[in-house]
Amino acid sequence: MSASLKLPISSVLQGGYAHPLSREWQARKKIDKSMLMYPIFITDEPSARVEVPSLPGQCRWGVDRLEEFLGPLVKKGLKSVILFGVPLNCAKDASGTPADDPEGPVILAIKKLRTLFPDLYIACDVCLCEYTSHGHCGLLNGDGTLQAEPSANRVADVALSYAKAGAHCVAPSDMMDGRIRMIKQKLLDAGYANRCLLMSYSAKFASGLYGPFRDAAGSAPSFGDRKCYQLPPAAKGLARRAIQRDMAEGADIIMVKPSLPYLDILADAAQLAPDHPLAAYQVSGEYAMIVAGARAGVYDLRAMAFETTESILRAGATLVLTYFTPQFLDWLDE
Ligand SMILES: NCC(=O)CCC(=O)O
Ligand SMILES: [Zn+2]
Ligand SMILES: [Zn+2]
Repeated sequence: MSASLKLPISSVLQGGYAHPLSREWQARKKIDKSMLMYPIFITDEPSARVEVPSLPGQCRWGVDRLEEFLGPLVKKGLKSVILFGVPLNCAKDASGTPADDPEGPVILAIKKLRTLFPDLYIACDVCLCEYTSHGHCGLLNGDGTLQAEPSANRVADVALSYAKAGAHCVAPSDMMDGRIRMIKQKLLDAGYANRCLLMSYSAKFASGLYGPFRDAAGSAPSFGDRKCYQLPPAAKGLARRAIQRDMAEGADIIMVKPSLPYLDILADAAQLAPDHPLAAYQVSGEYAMIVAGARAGVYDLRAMAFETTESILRAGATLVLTYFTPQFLDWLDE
């Protein structure tokens, strides 16, 4: 070989990842069980275990079935869950009254889980859409526009009720302006701010990827859409402002949602909020797409679950909300 065809030293990278172990060393962060938060659906039929067709492998569970559902997962190392209420038998109204019903599924589940699994970290999604007659995430005026402050105030009352029931974390997903400040203030006034974490869905985009969730939770809006409160998909600047605002208002964790189409936003959040844990929500439509692609033979399910989750960590997340959590608990032990 002539000397001119020799690679310069700086061109050679492959020696650095030639071995399976040296390939592992190339990750700044590896998936571990403590980073995974499992979204679960709790219905108001105490004995229910109903599969959600659009979310293969996921069910709506009644409070009486939580031990059977989560016991085996806790044994395998499940560290945290985030609860979504699915009220099927309640009277929904314009202000989402059932959201903080003391006998509603979320409050009953918090109490039950705290007793059953004292080491499990319990986060609660906070929103009104599962409980309002119109299916929107806030309170509306007669013409369908949002009532800004009353919405944030109502969401904050619901958050406080979950904190009082024993939630370790409240996570408002409603996207009402000012709700982080209002929740923090109410937690503070009631003496919960020092023991309940506030995780903000700060950059939640008006995405087409929430369909299976709305199917699971029965939370599709009865008219219109959520574009006046969830962020426009192309809005990088707005997302950055929402992240900065929520930090200033007292969020303890910042979230970006969905995950894969918004990895640049996640990377921005990591740069804007270097001192906060950063969560990413791999949402229902992402999960359903990954499962569907694997079923169609496009790729191996496990490999794609790892690839997408590692991408989310690479972009800057330190916490991932994913429906793959139960499978990761097995995969990470293999
Ligand atoms: N607040 C939760 C959602 O809006 C949807 C999540 C999902 O699609 O998994
Ligand atoms: Zn909502
Ligand atoms: Zn939501």
